[in-house]
Amino acid sequence: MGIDAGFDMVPRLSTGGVDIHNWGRFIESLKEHYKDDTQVEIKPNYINFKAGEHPQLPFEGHKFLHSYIDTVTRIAQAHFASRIRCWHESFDEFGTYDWNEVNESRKSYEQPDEFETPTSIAQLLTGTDPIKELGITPFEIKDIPGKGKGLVACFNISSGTRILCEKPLLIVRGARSREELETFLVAKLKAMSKSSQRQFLSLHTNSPGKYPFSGIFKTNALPCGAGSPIGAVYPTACFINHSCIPNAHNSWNSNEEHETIDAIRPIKSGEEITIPYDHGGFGCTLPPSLLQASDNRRTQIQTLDEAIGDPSRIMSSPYKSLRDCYTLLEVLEQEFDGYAGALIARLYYDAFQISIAHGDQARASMFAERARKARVICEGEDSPETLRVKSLALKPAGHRSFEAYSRKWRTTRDSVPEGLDTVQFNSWLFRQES
Ligand SMILES: C[S@@+](CC[C@H](N)C(=O)[O-])C[C@H]1O[C@@H](n2cnc3c(N)ncnc32)[C@H](O)[C@@H]1O
Repeated sequence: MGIDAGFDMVPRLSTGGVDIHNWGRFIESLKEHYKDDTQVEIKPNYINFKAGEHPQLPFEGHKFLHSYIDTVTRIAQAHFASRIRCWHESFDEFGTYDWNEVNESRKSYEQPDEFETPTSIAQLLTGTDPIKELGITPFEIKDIPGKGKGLVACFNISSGTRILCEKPLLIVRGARSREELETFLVAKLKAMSKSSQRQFLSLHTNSPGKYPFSGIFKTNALPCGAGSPIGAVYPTACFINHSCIPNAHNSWNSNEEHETIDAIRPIKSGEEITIPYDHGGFGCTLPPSLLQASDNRRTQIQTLDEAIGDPSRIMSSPYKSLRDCYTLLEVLEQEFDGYAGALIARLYYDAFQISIAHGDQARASMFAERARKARVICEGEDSPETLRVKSLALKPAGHRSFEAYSRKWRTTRDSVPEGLDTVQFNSWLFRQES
């Protein structure tokens, strides 16, 4: 056959909502990756690689058996983790499925299956929630040694998948003394349904005793927005434990008044789902050999973050501020293995602000677009912050700081250079040549 390597999907992809959603994201990543490559043809129902034996990838994932490209394998691994089984004939490894099956499945790529209309796939790809719509719960609540209960993935979850979306059982606004909080919660609980009361009372408390309800609240409340004094308690999200290297991101959607939990890196079946608590108080449980390097990086992240946020420096030394953004990007990638989630989105938004304050619409638009992509992974298309940065990518001059500090970097939005490779583009974007 002339083909000596590839990967298979084991178990095979199904026609279920989560597999459709995850395969769709994978196909979108490939389209983006190869958008300027004339050897890669986007056909109506599949991608054709005009190399070797013209391997193809169908848009309907359940038809997929094989592909033969290293890069595709790496991108697939980022989306499907342990479900990707690689093989290479020169190492005496062979595909899981026989060639008859492979050829049969390839024939089916041309004709889309009727029950998966392009609209339904498009809907799944634009941020609606297949897990919620199809009633699929990708986790179970289990006992976790040393942590009480926690959420554990029931199957492989790809990065960007919405794991959970929940309305609060109750919300508490503003700071209160312990006594005031207890009185407030007693009144709230009385007004709640029996099942909501039961859900609240079944949550863990670290401080039973004189103020039992505020003990439950303080143990479980998640802030409604980063650093917000408003806190809310949820029936399921409150079972998610903390990690300093989390695999999920929690976000309060103020438009919808619900909390979303999205995977920010591929999560393997059986792995615990974790989020970063704002004021966790939990140290990192890395082995000592890795902990020192991690602590150093976290100190560097904090120092860079403070320097980048300094408005007088953005005004007087914007080149330095942008250089710090680039350094921070590298340190974040290292510390979080390339999955820094919302921290990356925030960093790109900082770079947007630096650029737009000096009138550079071209770079500002690119930074806003990168911020949007990072937000989509952690909060979905529907989050207010995703929508805000999306509109800034389209119209950067609409930001309140447009030319607030100077016009010395003035560019138009359409003056983004073309034909640069990734390194050259980043060098242009972060003004490293200057
Ligand atoms: C919101 S609850 C999380 C669910 C909780 N484990 C349970 O059993 O209901 C927060 C509490 O879980 C425990 N917890 C969360 N993350 C932890 C971690 N990484 N290590 C140990 N305990 C943790 C702590 O007792 C914390 O106050």
